[in-house]
Amino acid sequence: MEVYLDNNATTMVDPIVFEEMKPFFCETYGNPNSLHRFGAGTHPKMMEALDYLYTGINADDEDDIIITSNATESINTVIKGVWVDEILNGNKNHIVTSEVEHPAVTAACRFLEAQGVSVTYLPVNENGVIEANTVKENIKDDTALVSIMWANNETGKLFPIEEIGKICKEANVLFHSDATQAIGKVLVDVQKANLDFMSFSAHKFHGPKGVGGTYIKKGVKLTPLLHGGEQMGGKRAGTVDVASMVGMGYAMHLATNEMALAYEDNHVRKLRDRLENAILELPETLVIGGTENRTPNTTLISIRGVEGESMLWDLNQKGIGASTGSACASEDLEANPVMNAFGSDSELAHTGVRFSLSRFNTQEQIDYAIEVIVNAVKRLRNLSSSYAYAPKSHESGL
Ligand SMILES: Cc1ncc(COP(=O)(O)O)c(CNc2co[nH]c2=O)c1O
Repeated sequence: MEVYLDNNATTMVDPIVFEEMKPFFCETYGNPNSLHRFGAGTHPKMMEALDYLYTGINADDEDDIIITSNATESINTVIKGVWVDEILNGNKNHIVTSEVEHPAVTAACRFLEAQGVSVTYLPVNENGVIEANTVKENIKDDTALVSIMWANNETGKLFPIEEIGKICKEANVLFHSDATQAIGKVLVDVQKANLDFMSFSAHKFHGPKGVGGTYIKKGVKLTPLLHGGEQMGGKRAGTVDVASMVGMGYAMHLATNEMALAYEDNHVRKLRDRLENAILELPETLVIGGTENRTPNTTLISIRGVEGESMLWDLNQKGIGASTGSACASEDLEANPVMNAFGSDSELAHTGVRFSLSRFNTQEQIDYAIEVIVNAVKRLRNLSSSYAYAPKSHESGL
């Protein structure tokens, strides 16, 4: 049996989404900027896709959503655009973000630091969350941007975006959230969150890889990252990948409607809890960041005495796909920065395994995964020279 439990890395394209995309390869294949019928034929479904995107994040009709290639491009567009507008051509020189952002945020910020910008990387609290007051305490007169993720990709922890949005509005500071791991898992409302910018990626909610979006609140200036043709009103040059844009719009429609979010919060959460609770019955295991206030599909579990990479190999041999953290960093065996951010000791930081589920997982799959995981832990702990578990009288030894 094959069981895919790495949906925070990427998801399967929903077959319904794939059907919506197909016509735009060999039938309605014109360039949307061409004036003839072959180009104009793409417009109805592109407009429908935009409608789905606006509805999915509750954007106002006058706001902008530009189509990008992924969340990384969207994030760079915001951070570097604000750098140009508010720092190079303004009187600001400070950005507030967090230690546990995705590398797309932290690497873009480190690039700006190399250009002389001051960046504050806020630590998470003992529950793995950035506190709104900590953001407030670190906003200065020359703060150009606050950028805090909506949900953490490793732990699933949800951050107080609406509170932070109020703080930024009162302080008149631009606010961006990387919502890549939130869309399709929890309700994302850009207006309630007082966001000026938001980034997202279709392949995290059963859309195609290679397409994402940047939300820009009406009236907020943002210098483009890419210059060239007049696509997206000059806000993102380059011919739009029509099939992917249509796919992202439909995936947003399927993932963010009321029934879909209820399914995530019930069915997917129940499967995640079933898997998590079975692993927590093993001695010396713990959920990094705790079990409260998380996306319903994610668990990051430390299994003492079991190297995360060794566990992944065992699981892969049995048809199960999981991860120790972001795929973009998987090759790097350095301790997981998120684990480190929680102040976990170095051994703990190397023993995290992330399981991230989706609406396509079944109870049969989860029960199979539990059996494989428990057996893998027994095998690996027995092999470990450094792990010696002395069971208390009421515990069965492993
Ligand atoms: C919070 C967050 N932001 C941005 C990105 C980048 O998205 P992309 O540009 O579409 O690649 C990711 C991808 N996160 C992961 C990729 O693999 N495992 C992960 O956790 C993410 O989780």
